Amino acid sequence: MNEILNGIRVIKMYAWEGAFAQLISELRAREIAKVKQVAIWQALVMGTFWASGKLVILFAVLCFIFTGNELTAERVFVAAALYNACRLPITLFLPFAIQFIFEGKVSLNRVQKFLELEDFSSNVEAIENGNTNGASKEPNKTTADYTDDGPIVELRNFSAKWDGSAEDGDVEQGATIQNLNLTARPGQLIAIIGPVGSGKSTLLASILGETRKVAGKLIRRGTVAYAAQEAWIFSASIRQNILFGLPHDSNTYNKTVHVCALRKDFERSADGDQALVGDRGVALSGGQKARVNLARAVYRDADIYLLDDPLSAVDAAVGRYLFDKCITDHLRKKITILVTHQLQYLQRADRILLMKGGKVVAEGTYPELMALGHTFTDILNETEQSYSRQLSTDSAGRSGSPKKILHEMEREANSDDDSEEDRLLSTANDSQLERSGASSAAILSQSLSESAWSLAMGKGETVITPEEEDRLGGSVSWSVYGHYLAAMANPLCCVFWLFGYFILVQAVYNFSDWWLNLWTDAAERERYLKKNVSAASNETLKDQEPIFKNVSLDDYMWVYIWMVLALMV
Ligand SMILES: Nc1ncnc2c1ncn2[C@@H]1O[C@H](COP(=O)(O)OP(=O)(O)OP(=O)(O)O)[C@@H](O)[C@H]1O
Repeated sequence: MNEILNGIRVIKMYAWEGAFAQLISELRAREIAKVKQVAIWQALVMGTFWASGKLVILFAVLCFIFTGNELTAERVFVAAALYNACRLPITLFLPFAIQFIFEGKVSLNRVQKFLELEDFSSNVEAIENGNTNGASKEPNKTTADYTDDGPIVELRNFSAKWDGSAEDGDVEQGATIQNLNLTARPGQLIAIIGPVGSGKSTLLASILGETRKVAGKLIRRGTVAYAAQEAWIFSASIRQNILFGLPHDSNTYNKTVHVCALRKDFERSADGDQALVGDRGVALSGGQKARVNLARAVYRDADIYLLDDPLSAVDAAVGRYLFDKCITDHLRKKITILVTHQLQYLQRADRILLMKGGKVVAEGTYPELMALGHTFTDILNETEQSYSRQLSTDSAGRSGSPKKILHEMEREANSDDDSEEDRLLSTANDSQLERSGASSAAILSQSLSESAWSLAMGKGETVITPEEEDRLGGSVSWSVYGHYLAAMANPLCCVFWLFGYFILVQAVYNFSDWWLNLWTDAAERERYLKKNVSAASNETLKDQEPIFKNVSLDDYMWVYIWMVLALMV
């Protein structure tokens, strides 16, 4: 529902209503055509089912007569009873079975397609406990490469792409990241920066084994936790979103909540971390989603952390808290590879990779990069500008001037690093406004959405937990049927035709049985007359006068045929 509302908001914002209405009308017309087709086929199956009893008897009786046999009531009704017994399996179950077989086949094909997807993880030489997976097959591999037992991420002249097949040496043909070299060991914080689309996320995806290797080597040892750029949550409590299937360990959990600046939110909430989020729960702001997303990765206590721009969705004060408490303190012994657009944190990274067009254009510590002068500031400028263009509101609240960016970095370096969660979060709005002095509207809206959630949690008004959710019980009310009928083209006319049609079909159905009875009586009477035996000598016929005296056997047959055909229609 959230997605739908967000979509509507975007369409309205860009005034795309007309174009989208046309698009949806076309799609709807195509959908209705398909639904109509399915309805016709289903009507045919059901029509055949109801008329089949009569159709089979008609066919059998005709075959019986035209092969020179004589019709008797005994034969006709025994045959009818037998056909009725196998009518259900043949005319209803069999078509449904065929339908289900095809539906099952479609589902199986989808599963098959998924299972047959290429496994890219073989691109990564994941080394567990000193054993190498795939590394031994590498001719250039030296055992010295793997003697160290600690976690490591190492890229050597590594190139990768997202799609298409590629052989080694295919580097120039559209590899998304090209010729990357990187070694990261525990305790190192590697910052990756670069303009939008320069391949930062692709690099992280490659370390995860999600891309296709084109050339080079990627070695990874240790468990991996990944916080995706697009923060996501699923419909469950916040706690379940953070644990993500792992058992609850209160120490680790509390620490995670603290370093990810979620404690304050939980304290203000009536339901704490049990508040339901997702489709059926409370809607989280982008900042809260980002923190839950980060907490999910942090809780896993992995050796390698791949964090894709976790600080951009939160305001500056919270971002700084996350960087201090979580990334540089809590994860200080881990390998942390941080993609970021928050350039003020660069000087605290052990190594910085500047990417552009899928390549690393500069690499080193902060002082080393500063020494590059214009090259460094030019890329910072480009990064900032491309990022500002991408965002409709600049949540970081900085201008595009490289001078300002560097100035901001200086400020971060000189500011007090011992800020606590309470102070940071309670003064988030003020500090943000004071520091940036720009994009105040953007900051305000971000802060408002952040505090709206906290407020809602605090009052316990909009927090929906599974117990509180309302469910209507009982049967569907008459007014619903009323609305349904009213939605028809012409309700009165439709109802009249519908009921009239039901009555007519039932009348024809019963009349056909009665007519068959008359037909067999007439056939028997004629048989007796042909043999010059008085009809009166027959016990069944002696008291009966035929209802239709001048109707021949052929007439009986044709009336019956027309009735069965009418039933089919
Ligand atoms: N899942 C994917 N499948 C196919 N192509 C992708 C995928 N993700 C990214 N790309 C492509 O890879 C190129 C690099 O994108 P990437 O997301 O790595 O850049 P980025 O530097 O992380 O950008 P940003 O700063 O916006 O996060 C782009 O051309 C993009 O279209």
